[in-house]
Amino acid sequence: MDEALKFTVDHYFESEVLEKLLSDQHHRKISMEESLRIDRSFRHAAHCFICAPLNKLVLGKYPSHASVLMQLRFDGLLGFPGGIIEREEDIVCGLNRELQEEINLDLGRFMVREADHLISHVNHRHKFVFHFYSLPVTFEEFRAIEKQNLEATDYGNETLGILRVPLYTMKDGYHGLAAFLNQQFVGNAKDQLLYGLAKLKILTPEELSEAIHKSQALKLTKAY
Ligand SMILES: O=c1[nH]cnc2c1ncn2[C@@H]1O[C@H](COP(=O)(O)OP(=O)(O)O)[C@@H](O)[C@H]1O
Repeated sequence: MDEALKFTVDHYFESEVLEKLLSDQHHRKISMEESLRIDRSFRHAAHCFICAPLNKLVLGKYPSHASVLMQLRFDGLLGFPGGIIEREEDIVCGLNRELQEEINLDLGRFMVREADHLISHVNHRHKFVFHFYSLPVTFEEFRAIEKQNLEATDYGNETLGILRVPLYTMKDGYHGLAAFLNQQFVGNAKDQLLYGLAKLKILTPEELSEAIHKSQALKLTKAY
C-alpha cells in the first residue's frame, strides 16, 4: 500500500495525526468536554450515522454487510440527518428534535443517547462545532425509519430524500463505495462517513483504504 494512502486511512484512528490533517480543512477534532466550554459565539450542530447490519448480495453478487443512511440536501449535497442545536438546547435533545423534523424519526421508538457520541470537530473559521453520533438499529427498524421518512416535515424541501450508502464494490473496483466517495458532501460529512464506517467496524481499514484509493485514482475516468 502506498504511504500517502495508508496515511489517509490511518488518520481516522490516530487522533494526533487526524488533528494535524484536518486542520488543513479547517475541521479539527475536539473532545465533547472541550467543545462544551468553547466560546459562546460558536454554534453547535449535530448529525447522525443511522446504521443496521445486513447480509446481502447486491445484484445477487456483491456482498454488503450494513445499511447506512444519508440524505440529499436541498442544495444537492450529501449529508447526514441532523442540524443546528439551539443556543440553550442540550446537544442530544437538539439532535433528536432535528431527526424528528428531517426524517420523521419516531422518538417513541428511537432516541440517540449521549453514549452514542462518535466524534466532534471544531471549525474556527466558521465558528461551528460539529458533533457526530451513531444510531445502530436492526435491519427491520432501519426499513421502518426509511418508510416513515416520507411523512417528515422537511421532506421535499430541506431534504430531498434519504438514501443508502453503497458499501459494496462492483467488478470494475470503482462502482459502489469508491464512486460514491466522489460525490459532493456538505462540510466534513465525507470524513464523518469514513469515520463511522471504521469506528463501527462496518468496513476494515484495508477496505476503506481500497475505496479511498480507487475513488482518487478513477475520479476522472468514466467507466461506462
Ligand atoms: O452531514 C453533515 N455533516 C457535517 N456537517 C453538516 C452535515 N450536514 C450539514 N452540515 C453543516 O451543519 C451546519 C448546519 O446545517 P444543517 O443544514 O444540518 O442545519 P439545519 O438543518 O438546522 O439548517 C452547516 O454548517 C452545514 O454545513
